[in-house]
Formats: sequence, C-alpha cells, structure tokens
Amino acid sequence: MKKVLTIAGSDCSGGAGIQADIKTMTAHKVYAMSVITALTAQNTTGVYGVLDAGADFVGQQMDCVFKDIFPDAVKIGMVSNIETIQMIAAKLKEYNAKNIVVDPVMVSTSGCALMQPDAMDTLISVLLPMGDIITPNIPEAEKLCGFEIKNVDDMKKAAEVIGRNLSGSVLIKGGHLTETADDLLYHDGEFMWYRGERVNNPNTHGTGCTLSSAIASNLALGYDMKTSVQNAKNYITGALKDGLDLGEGSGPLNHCFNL
Ligand SMILES: Nc1ncnc2c1ncn2[C@@H]1O[C@H](COP(=O)(O)OP(=O)(O)O)[C@@H](O)[C@H]1O
Ligand SMILES: Cc1ncc(COP(=O)(O)OP(=O)(O)O)c(N)n1
Repeated sequence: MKKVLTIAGSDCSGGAGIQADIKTMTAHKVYAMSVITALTAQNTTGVYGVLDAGADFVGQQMDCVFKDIFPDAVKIGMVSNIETIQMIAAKLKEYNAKNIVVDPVMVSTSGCALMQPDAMDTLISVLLPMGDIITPNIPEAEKLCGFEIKNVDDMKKAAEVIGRNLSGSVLIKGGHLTETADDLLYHDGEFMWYRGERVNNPNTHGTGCTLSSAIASNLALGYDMKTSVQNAKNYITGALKDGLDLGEGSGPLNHCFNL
C-alpha cells in the first residue's frame, strides 16, 4: 500500500486541514499519516482560535513518521511560523523526502491569517523550492508574484514569475476567479490548463487542502505530474458536485462520492 503524509493544521469541523487531507487520501486508497503543526478552532463560519504545536514537536512527529513508515509523498499545508517552516525543511532534507506538494496556505477564505506575515520570506526562500509542485490560490499567487491577478493572462504571467526561482511545478488554482474554475500548471517550462466546470455550490471549505492532498495521493500512486493534477481536478469537481450542505457558513465537501 502507498503511504502519504500530510503536514498541516487541524480543523476541528473536519472541512479543511488535516481532516480534509486524511479523508482525501483515504478515498484514494492510500495510507494517510499526519504531522500536526497547529490546532485550529474553526467551523464553516470562520476561524476562532489557533494553538501552535511548536517547531520542536513538529520535528519529533516527523522523526516518528519517517523513521518507521516512510511516505511515498508528502503534502504540506498550514505552517504558521518561521521556526516550524525551518524545522520542516530540515527534516524533509534529512530524510530525503519524495513527491513534495506544498500548498502555501496564508489566509482562510473566511479571512483569518493562518501564517504569520513575517514567515512569508522563509516560506518563499526555504520551503517552496523544496516542492515538486506548489499550489497557490489567486490571492496567494498575488503575494508570491507581487502583482494583481485579474484574468487568465495574469495567471500565466504569475506562474512564470513564481516558477522562475523554483525547480518544481506551479499550479495556480482558479477558484477565486468568478466565471471559470480553470487551474494553470506551469511544468518543465510549459503551460497546461485544467479546465473546470464551475460548480454552483457555495460550500467550498477545504477545496485547496483537498486538491493538494489528491495530487500527493496520485503522485504516491505513481502517476506523473500532469496526470496527477488532472486526476486531482476530477476529484475536487466530483466532491463539489455532490452538493453536501452542512453548517451555517461555507460548508465542507463530500469525500464519499463515487470517484
Ligand atoms: N465553484 C467551483 N467549481 C468548481 N471548481 C472549483 C470551485 N471553487 C473552487 N474550485 C476548484 O477547487 C480547487 C481549489 O481552488 P481554490 O478555491 O482557488 O483554492 P483555495 O481553497 O486554496 O482557496 C481548484 O481546482 C479550483 O478550480
Ligand atoms: C487548518 C487549516 N488549514 C488550511 C485551511 C485553508 O483551507 P483551504 O482549503 O485552502 O481553503 P478554505 O477552506 O479557507 O477555503 C484552513 N481553513 N484550515
């Protein structure tokens, strides 16, 4: 059985973070493991509290996983501070981790900062270059490229600028552009569009976490990057289309739909 590790924050309401990752990985029939960087008190209406696990404890969890059940892929989500980012990078290097997917989580859709602003430079210089693929949404990509992204042409320019300093691929997710749900992959110097039917569903809590975990699961299963992204795109569209409606705000996805 293939094994996938998520390094991310916990979402007690089960829609995003570690919980979304484990549900996604399990739906892909891979063995899921988790290193928890922070606990969040959140639900479909917002994020109400964050308790950091601390860099040392993150490192200890990574040691336990890598020394015993070596993962075939690693997904990294919420990492809130400089020390934790440095610890994760050092451990990934120490264990020579493979198939690294970095979702540069910065702010929740509800507007809560999930990464301390002073950690941005470390994220960019230390963690992003370790990714085989990074998966920013539009606001995150804007922070990384330094200009506004208003349309698909801007997405292309941003992917090129962000990808310039990286050896891995860049997937800019188009969920925050209004008319389409088209994602753009910049891979080996080439662009590839993943056209997505925009699903009329306001319940999008955890879409980014789910997509990145699905990519990691597919890489672990042995698919190449382009196919992994396509399979993950199909998965997220299916999970959105299912139309689960829970909670009073932007609800979670259903991972129990037929793949
Ligand atoms: N309403 C929607 N219909 C179809 N796909 C969507 C919709 N909203 C988001 N997606 C897809 O979900 C994935 C996550 O995108 P996005 O919402 O931009 O990221 P994040 O959750 O990190 O903000 C992308 O593949 C995006 O195209
Ligand atoms: C613990 C935790 N991690 C990440 C997120 C953000 O999830 P994401 O799928 O990127 O997007 P939204 O759910 O905010 O739309 C989170 N909320 N909590």
